[in-house]
Amino acid sequence: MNVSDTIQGIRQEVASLKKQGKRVGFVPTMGALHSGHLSLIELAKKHADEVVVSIYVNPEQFGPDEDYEEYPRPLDVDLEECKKAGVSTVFTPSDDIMYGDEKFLSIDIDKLNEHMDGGSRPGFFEGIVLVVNKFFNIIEPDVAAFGQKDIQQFRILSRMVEEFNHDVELLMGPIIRANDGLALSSRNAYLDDHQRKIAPGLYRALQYLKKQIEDGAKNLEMMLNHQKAELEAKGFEIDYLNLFSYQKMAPVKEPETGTKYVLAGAVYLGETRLIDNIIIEL
Ligand SMILES: Nc1ncnc2c1ncn2[C@@H]1O[C@H](COP(=O)(O)OP(=O)(O)OP(=O)(O)O)[C@@H](O)[C@H]1O
Ligand SMILES: CC(C)(CO)[C@@H](O)C(=O)[O-]
Ligand code: BAL
Repeated sequence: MNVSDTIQGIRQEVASLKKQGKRVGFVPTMGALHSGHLSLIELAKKHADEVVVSIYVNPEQFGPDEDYEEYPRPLDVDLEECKKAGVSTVFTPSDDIMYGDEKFLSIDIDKLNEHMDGGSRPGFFEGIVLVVNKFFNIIEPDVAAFGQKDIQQFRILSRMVEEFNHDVELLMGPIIRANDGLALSSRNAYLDDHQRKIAPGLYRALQYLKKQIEDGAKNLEMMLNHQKAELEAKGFEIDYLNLFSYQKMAPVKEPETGTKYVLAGAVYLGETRLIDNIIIEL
């Protein structure tokens, strides 16, 4: 397995794969790899001959009070996992390589960014669009895989690919969960024993709400408020818990049949922010 920390190095690696007629798949990550990441590598493998993984904790997508400094960076373990998973090349750039000294340009996002994580984390998706745009320009993958867990990220990046004319196909992998239903996340490592035990409560609330919505319950707002109160009573702090349209990533009051929705939540357990969602097609 090749590991490159320069733009020239990764470009050469990818050029040599392409010269051999290989289709290149790309999985961008922030490291601290878990089975969710590995499932995306497997997904990329199904659609490509060789897989490139990036491991980069992108400072541009963290707010000033967020966990950029504490974010786990077990690089040696991650490289071992990539090797075992049959990854061809890992890109591990430094901040200097990615951004240099001075940055003149930034990207604004007009739509899809107002609610959910876009509403709660100002600058978050601008930072993601910036770094993924750079990755796509550097690596020029044929396909790239992202997780449903970050569904708003997937929707915004799909628009980016369309509007910036990137010649890449985006794949969305399902959310990989622990046995008790908790969505795997690198940030789960921050949870203490008690928090970890109650953490699947978010997914349980989403599952309960999904059933109610699919059964045609009319009082969505009341049900959401009830679930929020139950989660709060257990020790969760709610950032949002709502039904959003898949198309607009905006809250919906009365779901209609024949439409795709995302039932999504973001909660805090102590300082740790957890997100999860379920896609609902009525
Ligand atoms: N449980 C999961 N199942 C499938 N894909 C996932 C899962 N968790 C994360 N991913 C995907 O892996 C890619 C890299 O995500 P990232 O490295 O930020 O991992 P993470 O576990 O989501 O970390 P964080 O705790 O920062 O949210 C993203 O496309 C993300 O959606
Ligand atoms: C896509 C990504 C690697 C960009 O930094 C990040 O947002 C993530 O891990 O989902
Ligand atoms: N997986 C999303 C990256 C972040 O929360 O910063």
